[in-house]
Amino acid sequence: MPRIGYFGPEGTFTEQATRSFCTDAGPIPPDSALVPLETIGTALDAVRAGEVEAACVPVENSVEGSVAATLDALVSGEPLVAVAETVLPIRFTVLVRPGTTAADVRTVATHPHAAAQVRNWLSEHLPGATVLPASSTAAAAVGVGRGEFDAAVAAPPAAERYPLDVLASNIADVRDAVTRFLLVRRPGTLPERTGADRTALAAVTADRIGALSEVLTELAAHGINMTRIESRPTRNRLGEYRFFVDFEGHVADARVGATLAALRRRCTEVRFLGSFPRADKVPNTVLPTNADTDFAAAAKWLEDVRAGHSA
Ligand SMILES: O=C(O)C(=O)C[C@]1(C(=O)O)C=C[C@@H](O)C=C1
Repeated sequence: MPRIGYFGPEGTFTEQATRSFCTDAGPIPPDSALVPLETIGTALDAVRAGEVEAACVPVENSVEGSVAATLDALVSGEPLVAVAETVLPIRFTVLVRPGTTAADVRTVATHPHAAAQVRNWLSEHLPGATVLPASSTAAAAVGVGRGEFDAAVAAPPAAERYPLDVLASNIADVRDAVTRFLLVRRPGTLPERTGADRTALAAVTADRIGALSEVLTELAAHGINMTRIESRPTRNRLGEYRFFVDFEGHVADARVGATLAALRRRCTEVRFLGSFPRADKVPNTVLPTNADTDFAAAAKWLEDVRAGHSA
């Protein structure tokens, strides 16, 4: 039975995302054992150590942006690649110990990304409460049960996992907020191309004028649509950044392969973070002259020129 880790403890949105992968046609066999892990770092390190075959982690939210802990953990240590993604709508539930009223709430705990998504609701409905960080929304619920906090902003499933009462539900400052999650494992057989794929990479550019524009130019020159770019310090020196770039296509596509090879030449460091089907199934745009057939025809012509058969 495969073991699949996730950013826990039980009752997080990430657990919900992990379960959405557990289908007959999905990337996780339905009979998998799901293993909650306390932090994003420990979840990904468990994959590296072979304690779990894969792990699910949050990567970006439509309100608060990227989950920095995930980006940093993806590039620190042995390589890991994403093989699937899913996107969940995010609405929160406020959990309290039985008998607690809103007037009793002096402290509210939750994951920082969650706090950012309910900031207005909290200031309106729990104005006297201090908002405290927890490692995850479910960790906040565990803390409420232990008497460490008066309330937790949690995922709806947490209400069934922990002996707490629901003080409020269906909460979100931005009603259509979503979070994207990745299923990550050690490098191996790549997911099949679907024609609606995403590739992710992390690149450290050389410290020279125009270095980042060279990266963007390679993408544009190969007709590739970038869907996200984010910078994170490399932690080596002030001012040195690693760029996390997501774009349309699969590494098996000729245009994507040519781009990755060019970035490998131009950047001081490039880490492939996976090619996988887009959760929204939006087909990749392939501009004229950038299809695999175009690359094959050009390679054949070049081969003939080098062999003296053509010019
Ligand atoms: O704490 C959780 O429940 C998580 O799954 C983490 C997380 C996140 O990192 O964004 C996931 C979805 C929500 O945006 C809030 C928190």
